[in-house]
Amino acid sequence: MNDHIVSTDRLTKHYGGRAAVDGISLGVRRGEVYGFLGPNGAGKTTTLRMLLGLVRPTSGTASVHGLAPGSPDALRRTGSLIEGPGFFPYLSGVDNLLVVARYRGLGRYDVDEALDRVELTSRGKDRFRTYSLGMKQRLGVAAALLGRPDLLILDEPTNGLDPAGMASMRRLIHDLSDDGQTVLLSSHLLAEVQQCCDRVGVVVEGRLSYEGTVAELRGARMLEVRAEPVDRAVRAVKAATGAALDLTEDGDGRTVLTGDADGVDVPAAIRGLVAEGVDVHAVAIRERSLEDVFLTMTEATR
Ligand SMILES: Nc1ncnc2c1ncn2[C@@H]1O[C@H](COP(=O)(O)OP(=O)(O)OP(=O)(O)O)[C@@H](O)[C@H]1O
Repeated sequence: MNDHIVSTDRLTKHYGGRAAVDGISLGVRRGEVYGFLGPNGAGKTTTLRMLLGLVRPTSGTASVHGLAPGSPDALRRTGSLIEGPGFFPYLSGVDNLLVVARYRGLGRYDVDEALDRVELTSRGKDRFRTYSLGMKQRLGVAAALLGRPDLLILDEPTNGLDPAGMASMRRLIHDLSDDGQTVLLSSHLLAEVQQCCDRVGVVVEGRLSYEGTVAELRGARMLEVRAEPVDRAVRAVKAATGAALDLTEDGDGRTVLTGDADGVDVPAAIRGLVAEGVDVHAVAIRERSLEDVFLTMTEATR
């Protein structure tokens, strides 16, 4: 057996004539935080719902813990938070969790442990309606953690949270991951996925357009040179390092020389420019932001 805790093979869901999820094959490895990234309406929630057996695929297959999604054994080993937690506003956090725990054959010990895990113990006796949005969301994660599932599936866990709430949720996910918890989370926020996740799957209009690490997704690093006159700068860099720079324009219409930074001896390039008497304004190595990559990907499908 491979080390995938979740895997799908050409998983597809049609609503009417339209494919909400279109042939997605992905794999979540044991112990990793996997970010399922895509714009609104891309098909993330529908995919997660299929993994929980809440929606039946039109075609393709999925397996969770090597089992059919929605089977009792798969569900017992999976905690989930999909589309916001449903709790009773006038019950305390503890009592709300006890309702869920009893339903799953668990007890007070499990509730206390889960509350502690999400750092809500001190507010456990307060009514749910008095919680901040971030606390409500953390209580949702606590409910998902009841019974210590191997896998957590979280749909947009930071949606609607303020920056402090988001940071606290990210810390929680980090802590869970440090304890070896496998987490599959969806998000439309690149920065979040970049900070939280070991690997990402990017879904655009129902299709998986990328799966791998954030670093791989960003791809090669770029060398940027701002120097004048540009033709002499290009020649000087070529002579000193062998690197061929292209003339591009920045957002303000200024000329920038750019090229692949890998393997380029940058100090040698700078020495070459200076020796040639070129005015050097800036030399930088730029990583493509995840945002650039994401925009390129989503634009490509339009
Ligand atoms: N029950 C349904 N009936 C009909 N269409 C649906 C249903 N559920 C989802 N869809 C459609 O499928 C597409 C994908 O929706 P989905 O909720 O999976 O996307 P998402 O990536 O989770 O987006 P969001 O971040 O907005 O929740 C959308 O066009 C949506 O309108």
